[in-house]
Amino acid sequence: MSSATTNPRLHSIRRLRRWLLNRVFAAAYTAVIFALFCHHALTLLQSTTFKSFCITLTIFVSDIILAYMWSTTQSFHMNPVARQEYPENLQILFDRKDFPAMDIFICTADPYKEPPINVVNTALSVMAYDYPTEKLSIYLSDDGGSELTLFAFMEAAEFARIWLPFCRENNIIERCPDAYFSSNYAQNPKTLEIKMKYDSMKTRVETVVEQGKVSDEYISNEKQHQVLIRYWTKDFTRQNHPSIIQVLLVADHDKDITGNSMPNLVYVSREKSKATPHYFKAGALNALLRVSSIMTNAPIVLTLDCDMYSNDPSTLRRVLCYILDESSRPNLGYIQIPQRYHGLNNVDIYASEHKHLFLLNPPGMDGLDGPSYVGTGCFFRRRTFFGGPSSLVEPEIPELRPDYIVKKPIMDQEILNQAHHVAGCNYENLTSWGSKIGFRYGSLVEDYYTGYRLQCEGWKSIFCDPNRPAFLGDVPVSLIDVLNQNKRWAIGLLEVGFSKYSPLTFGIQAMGILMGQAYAYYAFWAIWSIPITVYAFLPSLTLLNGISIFPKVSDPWFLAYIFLFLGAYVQECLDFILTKGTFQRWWSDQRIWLIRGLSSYLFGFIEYIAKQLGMDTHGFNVTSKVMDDEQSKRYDEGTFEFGVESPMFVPLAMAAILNLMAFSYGGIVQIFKERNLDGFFVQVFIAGFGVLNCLPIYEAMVLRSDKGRMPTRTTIISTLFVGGLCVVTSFVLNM
Ligand SMILES: O=c1ccn([C@@H]2O[C@H](COP(=O)(O)OP(=O)(O)O[C@H]3O[C@H](CO)[C@@H](O)[C@H](O)[C@H]3O)[C@@H](O)[C@H]2O)c(=O)[nH]1
Ligand SMILES: [Mn+2]
Repeated sequence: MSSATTNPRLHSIRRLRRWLLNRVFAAAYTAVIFALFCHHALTLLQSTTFKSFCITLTIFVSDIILAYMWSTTQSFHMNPVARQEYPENLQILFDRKDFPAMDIFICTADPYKEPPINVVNTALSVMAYDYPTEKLSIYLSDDGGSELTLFAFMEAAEFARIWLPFCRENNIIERCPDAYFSSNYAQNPKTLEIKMKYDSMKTRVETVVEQGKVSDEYISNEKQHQVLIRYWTKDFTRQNHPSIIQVLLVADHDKDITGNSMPNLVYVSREKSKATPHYFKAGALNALLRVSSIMTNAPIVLTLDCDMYSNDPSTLRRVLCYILDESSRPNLGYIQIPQRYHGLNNVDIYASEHKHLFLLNPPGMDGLDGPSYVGTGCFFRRRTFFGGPSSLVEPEIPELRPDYIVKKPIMDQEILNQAHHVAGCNYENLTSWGSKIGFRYGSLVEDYYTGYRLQCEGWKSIFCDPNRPAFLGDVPVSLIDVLNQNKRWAIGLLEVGFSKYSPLTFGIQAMGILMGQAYAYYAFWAIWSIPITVYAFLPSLTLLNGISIFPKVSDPWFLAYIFLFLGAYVQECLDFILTKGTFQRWWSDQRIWLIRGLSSYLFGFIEYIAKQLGMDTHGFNVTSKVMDDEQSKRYDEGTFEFGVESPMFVPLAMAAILNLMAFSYGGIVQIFKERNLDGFFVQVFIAGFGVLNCLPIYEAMVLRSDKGRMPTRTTIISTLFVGGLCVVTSFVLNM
């Protein structure tokens, strides 16, 4: 090969221009924060009554938390970078036969929350990657242990034989059948024939799911029949069943209708027993790591959630630009592609895009040691799971070593036996799986935790964000699903934040202050709930009682508040809009942050404490990917979905009612009667800002009559609570 300088490049990196401005701004902001803290401290010392002491202290503590959380976000602003890949240059430098093999893992856990036909669509989309098929193996992990899912995959294996050549011959971009047939596709006899076959498969799968079992008329051959009766016996439950491994397609053996090789397709449902912890998705992925080691042991592993279908057939070649170039990043452990979603409504009411998490923060981390792992769309080197770059942790059996070369065909009885063995629920007893090997246990956010631990071990990562989204997933369409998902994350993150591996201590030591802070930003998400709750209630309650708690407009400290508030909001807003965002979506994003502060983060915090005290809490509640028609219609219109009763709605409704009272009544009294806007401006402003954010809540409480409105009982309970709170505070404050 000629020298590196004359070779066409495979990728490039550049620093985003905003870095310098970010640093200057951070310095100014820090100075004002410290000034404000001095002011708070002085006020605290000078407070004349116990009451004013308590109020100042509460605000001081809230501001310390806000300031700390702000400081953690600075890691994302110091050195943001953008990368670009040039997959078109691959063929100049490499032969397709030099491409590495890839094992693709897809996880599913519940056929009723994650419809098998959608899982099948995801699988078909990745089986059809533009990549040497014989080098691809798709492993499906079914934690639901469902015959419905296995049946769907048996059907998919057959449909794939016509779908894959069809995509290849016609250069189709949308290789997820459902996405393709919902797009503006060319209607000709060939496509119509394929659509008919797809629809017939879809109907069969959906009918079987509706019936809840695979009845005989749907079983097309004796082999299927044997498999289904062998495993799904009377005693079979999803928490208690033997391991099931079904090889549905074999690369060297199965051919598509044009005679080309098919990728391997393997269905795996690991053994489950009520007596053994299964560690949710992390456990499922570890089982897949082992089963795939035994069967194919590809050096590259892609993890995918079942709803994340491939939206671009060239993605594997894109990541090869980094994988095949050793110089791209020394000790490269994984390449993370952001989660993107289809079907978001225009203003993205629940901020499901998670722009900070998936799009804004990763470039910042990429300019340091690399982005965190977000659970799906991530390409790992298999070696990464076995100890740091310079110290291999030996697995129990040589076949699991990342460099082991599989010598037998995938269907060989010995291979199958061993695969069953490593998928056993007691296999991990007394091993390093989950602690030093594989995906890490101990947190409900196994993705964040695993990526974090791998980076602490010295692995680096790359953020790859192609213009055309590489994967597209489903978003929850009801507020309660959004909040529950965020609550699960908040709990899982706290589990890491307060563990012996806390980013604040262990993380900073292992990776330095900026990376440690970046991980701490996530770990302590839930503590946003403290300042948000304080600012949602305290200014309003005191305003109603005629107590001024912030500097007057004429006071120079007022300017400090203005600078801190506007500074943070304007910077956020600019970053958001400059990263392909809109003002409306930014508004939704900051609004949902406040909403989460009063619900997911608050309840996550409480549930975390309960869990530490040994109380039984929920495990990994899988987010539903099924849509009720009415609900999705309301979602598409941009209407908030309350509908169900949940304690999480109570603080939200309370804050809405209280801020409205304070803004209207308190505002009127102070401005027009007492003529004291000067002293109460900040409080009136905060209440007004609260009201503005709560508009959808008022609508849901009084104006709407559809099923998604706020349940009347929640409204009544919240009103009573607000009444009680007002009585108590007016008693305490006027003592
Ligand atoms: O016991 C379980 C629970 C879940 N899953 C799978 O895990 C994936 C993610 O679950 P989902 O309910 O969709 O969770 P989300 O909150 O949407 O997922 C985000 O957060 C998770 C961590 O909480 C990460 O694992 C995901 O990758 C990330 O997208 C799905 O494919 C599930 O089938 C399992 O395989 N086994
Ligand atoms: Mn999901």
